[in-house]
Amino acid sequence: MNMANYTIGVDYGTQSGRAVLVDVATGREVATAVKPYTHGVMDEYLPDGVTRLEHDWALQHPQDYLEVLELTIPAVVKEAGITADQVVGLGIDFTACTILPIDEHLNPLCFREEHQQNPHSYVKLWKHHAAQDEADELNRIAAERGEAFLKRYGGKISSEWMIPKVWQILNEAPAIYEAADQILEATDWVVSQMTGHVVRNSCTAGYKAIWHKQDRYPSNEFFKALDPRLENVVEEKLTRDIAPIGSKAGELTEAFAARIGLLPGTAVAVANVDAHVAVPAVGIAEPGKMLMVMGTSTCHILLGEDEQVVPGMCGVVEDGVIPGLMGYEAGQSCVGDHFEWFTETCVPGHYVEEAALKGIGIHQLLTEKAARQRVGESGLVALDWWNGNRSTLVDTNLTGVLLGATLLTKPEDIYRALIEATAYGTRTIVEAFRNSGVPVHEVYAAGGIAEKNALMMQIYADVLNMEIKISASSQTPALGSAMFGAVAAGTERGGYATITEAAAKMGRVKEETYKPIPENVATYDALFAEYTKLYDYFGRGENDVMKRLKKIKAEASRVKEEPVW
Ligand SMILES: Nc1ncnc2c1ncn2[C@@H]1O[C@H](COP(=O)(O)OP(=O)(O)O)[C@@H](O)[C@H]1O
Ligand SMILES: O=C(CO)[C@H](O)[C@H](O)COP(=O)(O)O
Repeated sequence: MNMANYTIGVDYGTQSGRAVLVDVATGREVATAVKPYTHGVMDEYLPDGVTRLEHDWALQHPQDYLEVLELTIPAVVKEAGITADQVVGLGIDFTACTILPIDEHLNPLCFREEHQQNPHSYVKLWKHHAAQDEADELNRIAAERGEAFLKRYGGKISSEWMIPKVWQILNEAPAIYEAADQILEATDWVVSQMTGHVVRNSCTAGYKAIWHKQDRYPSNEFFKALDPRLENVVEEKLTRDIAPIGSKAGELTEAFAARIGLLPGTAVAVANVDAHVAVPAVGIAEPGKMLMVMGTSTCHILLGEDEQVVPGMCGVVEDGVIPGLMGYEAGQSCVGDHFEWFTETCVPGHYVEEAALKGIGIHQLLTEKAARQRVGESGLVALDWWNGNRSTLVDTNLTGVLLGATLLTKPEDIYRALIEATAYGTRTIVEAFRNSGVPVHEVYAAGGIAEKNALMMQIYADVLNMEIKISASSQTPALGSAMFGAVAAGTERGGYATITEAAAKMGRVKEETYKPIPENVATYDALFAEYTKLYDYFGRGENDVMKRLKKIKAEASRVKEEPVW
């Protein structure tokens, strides 16, 4: 009889949640299940189909997160043919900063009828960018006051993060702010549903909510300077009680265990973030190795020995990824999303027909056509800012650029130019780390794109002039979460004492790697120099044409009447 121990990890992505059931001893993935979110990403309407959302909004429905657990966990246990008592631990990770207001019974405000028409009662997804005004104001005030925390976040706090989003709720929906007993990360809320109490994790607190292991939160005077109503925001809506990742949040309650077919008392790990949790899953537990988690967006996670100031990075958090080390994060807020936009908006019908005839997807068709080109052949260079720039400019007002198009430009040329633009964006990030004294010796990739698009990975190897190792798992963050589940279970239940031990036993990469091709490297060096000129021209200094266009767009879309011709 199979009496091995198993652990389950659940990764909450932008469009779906995925569970993986893993053998604790070997890291072997035994079963996986995926559940796309019923409500998807709400960026135009609330679930009533009538209440319109403004530009730059991106919401989710928390009910979808519970459905993920209810459907995927029984599915993986069934597929694996094991019994519930063999599951010793459970861990989850989430896109972040993805936040929601809840009441004193841990119920999201959007579950309550009186708040259902109010967009601020729902989950604000990481890519909700409508708190940019609050972020700009926060950055201005913090710089004026010489707040020390700014340098740990590359000089700017992003509109994607906790405090700008909380402030937006207060500004636009004071009644929701008032009604909220807590405003917390979705990753912590889901754990609270499983264990019956809220435990806030140090990863989202550190990277997204301006919390620091030594300095803690910024002072109440700082929050008061933002807005007198925010003076006690930490005590009133957040908490000073932060639990380190790698520890146990609690155990499955009887009621929740029954909902997902596991046993009450199963260990639940302190929640984590999708990119950070993936690091031990590829076996990284030491400095100098950068992991790119490539999906809708890309997150770059790098371990370092000391705290350095890196302009435009997302953050550096002690113990933020692996206890005992500094975890650096940088990111690109639009990677797969560029390609999705392109395939849905710009690809002619005959390409779609060709893909259908060949029995392949549109991404694959475009990739095959783009792979036939020599480097530089299209004459195109793009700026990868279709969803703003996270690193190194930290500005969601920046927008995309495609330069060099002619009447002969083909869809695959643009598709390839967008891939290359994201690779240049990553090189800009790697150079920012190196120039700031944080070494990058090795590059690893995980996530949907690392798995699906070989051309893209080769382009990255050529642009970076570095070998790229690929995660052996197709569900790397979920595997990482499962590993944290095994650590929460502890050695007495057949798990591990530390995440470093779990990484050594359970994490791995594929044997095959992507190596740079010297002639491509040389041409890409020249193209990267052009990209950098455009990057600086549109992204730094006095040129704010993109911001002006966005303002004109926002004003035009506020007018309700039909256009007059
Ligand atoms: N073959 C492909 N090449 C490049 N991008 C792809 C390909 N297939 C899907 N994508 C993009 O990858 C993204 C989904 O990535 P994935 O890692 O699966 O999900 P998530 O970001 O939710 O974690 C989508 O934006 C999609 O457009
Ligand atoms: O900022 C993040 C992590 O710090 C987000 O979780 C991430 O950018 C969204 O992830 P994905 O592209 O996989 O949906």
